[in-house]
Amino acid sequence: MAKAAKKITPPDVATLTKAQAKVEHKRLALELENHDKAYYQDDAPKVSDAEYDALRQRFNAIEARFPDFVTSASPSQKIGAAPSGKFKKVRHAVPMLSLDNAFAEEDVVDFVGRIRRFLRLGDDDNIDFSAEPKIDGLSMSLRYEGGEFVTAATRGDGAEGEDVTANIRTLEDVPKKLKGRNVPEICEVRGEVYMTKQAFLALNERQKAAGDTIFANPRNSAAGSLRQKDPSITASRPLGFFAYSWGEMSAMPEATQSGMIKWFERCGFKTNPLTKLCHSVEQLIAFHRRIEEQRAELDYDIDGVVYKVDRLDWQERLGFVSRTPRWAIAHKFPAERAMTVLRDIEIQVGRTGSFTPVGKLEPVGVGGVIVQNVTLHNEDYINGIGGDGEQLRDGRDIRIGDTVVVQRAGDVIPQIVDVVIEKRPKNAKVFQFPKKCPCPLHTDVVREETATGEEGARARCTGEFACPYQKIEHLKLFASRRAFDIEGLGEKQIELFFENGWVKEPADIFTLPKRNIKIRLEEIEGYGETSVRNLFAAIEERRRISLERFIFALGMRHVGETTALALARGYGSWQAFHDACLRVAEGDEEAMAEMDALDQIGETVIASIRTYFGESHNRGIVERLTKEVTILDAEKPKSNSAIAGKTVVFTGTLEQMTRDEAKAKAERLGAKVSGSVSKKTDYVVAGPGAGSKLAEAKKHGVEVLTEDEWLKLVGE
Ligand SMILES: NC(=O)c1ccc[n+]([C@@H]2O[C@H](COP(=O)([O-])OP(=O)(O)OC[C@H]3O[C@@H](n4cnc5c(N)ncnc54)[C@H](O)[C@@H]3O)[C@@H](O)[C@H]2O)c1
Ligand SMILES: [Zn+2]
Repeated sequence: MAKAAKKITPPDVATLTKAQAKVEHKRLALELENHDKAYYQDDAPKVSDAEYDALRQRFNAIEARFPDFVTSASPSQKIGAAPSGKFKKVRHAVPMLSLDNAFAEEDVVDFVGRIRRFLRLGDDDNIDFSAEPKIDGLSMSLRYEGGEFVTAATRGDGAEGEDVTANIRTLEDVPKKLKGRNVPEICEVRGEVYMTKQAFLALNERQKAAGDTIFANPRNSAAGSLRQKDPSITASRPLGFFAYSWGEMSAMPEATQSGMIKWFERCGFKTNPLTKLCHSVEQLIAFHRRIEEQRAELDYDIDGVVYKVDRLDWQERLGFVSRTPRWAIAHKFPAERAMTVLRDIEIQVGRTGSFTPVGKLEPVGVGGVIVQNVTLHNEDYINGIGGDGEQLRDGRDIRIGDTVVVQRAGDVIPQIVDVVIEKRPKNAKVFQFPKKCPCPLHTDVVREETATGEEGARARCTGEFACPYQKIEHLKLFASRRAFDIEGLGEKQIELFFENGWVKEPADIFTLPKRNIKIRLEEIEGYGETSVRNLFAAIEERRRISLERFIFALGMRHVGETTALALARGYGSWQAFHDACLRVAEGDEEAMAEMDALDQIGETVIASIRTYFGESHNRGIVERLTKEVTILDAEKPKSNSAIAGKTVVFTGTLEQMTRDEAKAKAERLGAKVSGSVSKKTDYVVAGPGAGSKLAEAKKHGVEVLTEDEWLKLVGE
């Protein structure tokens, strides 16, 4: 029996040394960046929103303690993710922002307090708030010119979104022409595109039957349905739209948020019927409670409520703090839970041979989604002795027949958060963890080593590349959205192709069209000529692949997307990376030291790369594969503007734009904006009232620009 691994809780941010904080800050930044990409670009999150929010809160705490870690590239300064290459880009005339979060009631009190202080209001002055459900969909900006619908754009990174006009045209809730007389010449109506829970479940049923992607939640399915190249697919999926905000307006028809919402209705939009005007903090909190009670019965997903200062002149005065308005906050709901019975435990063998026990539940609805499977992490977790940082309270173990509490937080994989011991039946069965792999090789199961060389909690098959389970799992990963993203080659298809012996390794996918499989494929049920043609076209389309996706797709142990991205950025090209791997495999000290010097890369990854490339079988797989595909070099930051790559400091008062605008502009053009002057500063832009920073600039011989000179430099 393995010793119980200690539960790993990261040290309090307040106790970190600056050097430790720096390392963690970097790691979290990369991790968040990766999650953002999966969530916003691929509509396929890898962690729950609650887990994501926890990472972000820790990240923010580090930046709050060490403000000099904040750069323009930090996830804390960014919104969403850059538009994907799939659609034409649209630049937003008024940026689309995010919202600050409140989790506890105190946060709401603080929020109102901050507003009071900012506006210098007395305790008796009343602030009205528009309280609105926070629809868990995707935000959309609809542009009307002369009352006619002209463009629809997603939020993207806030500054630039994707042009989804053709897709949005298919939505019934989006008027093609605004109703009423005297509508302003330019109106940008903003709001949320969403899918009802019912439509989401029905869509997933259809997707499952067709062997297509299953969506994790209604938000992802709405985003996935909308961001289709073929608008007729969007048209076939029922999407709704609630209006609640606006962008560019050539004239303002109303002076309050609540007035604007009524105006949207008059124009022909749907607005959320639960929206309410509140006059005090108590009313806001009561609203939050009431909506939370109704949450499960609503036919669309919400993840909280939003409070907005009602008076627009006050909104204007309050303005923004980097990516969020000061006049609004999202008050989130805690994760959703439900109780059910654990019927059985099954073992899944993963791509690297590791065993994941999966709990089979009596199906239960959690927040509008039917949950049937939960991850049980590993043997120690099931036995209640922790390991890998996972353990139920009071060291509770999990037995077949137990009543368990399941949690889903916009979840991909739901979790058991508690076992109801009082309800444990007498005949509840202790699960016997297998000693042999269920694969035909029937190899012994060993415990994986941890980074420190100790015996870990996860078990794995020792069959390595000979274990068919591992081969098949690797192929699934290889073709998945996160890796090669081959449409029409889902898990079911991989299984079919593998069982027929048509695809035994990744390179075989690309030679499929060349071989005589087409005829045999068409004999299989569900494969018409068109679907074979589509599949082959999808395969062709993926012959060009980014370096980070390629590295990730190899499926090396400990090389997830974050690590793959770090490796791709570190080496730049496949050639350079591959050479390094071969040298590492030979034990070349210099190559290992070079790899070790990269951000995010440590011993565990290097050891894994060494094992992988040390195996001639794997080298063969890679060699055959690289003959079939073109691997693109890693992306470099854009560098076509005069200030790209330069470091700029703003000081004093700017007269033609706000500091935030100036900063945003500089960053869009690829410059880094810093808060302090050093030798590395390239320009100091000084307005009236500039003080010590100007002196610093002179001391270091940094070029000083006036606001006009600056505007000229950036081409305005
Ligand atoms: N699981 C993951 O991997 C992952 C990754 C990235 C983000 N996320 C989740 O996404 C969220 C952060 O994303 P975000 O920056 O878009 O912020 P947000 O979703 O918390 O808030 C901003 C958004 O709220 C929406 N909204 C809905 N109703 C609204 C209303 N009445 N008024 C105003 N806005 C309304 C808008 O679309 C707006 O863009 C977090 O909840 C996070 O958990 C998860
Ligand atoms: Zn096996």
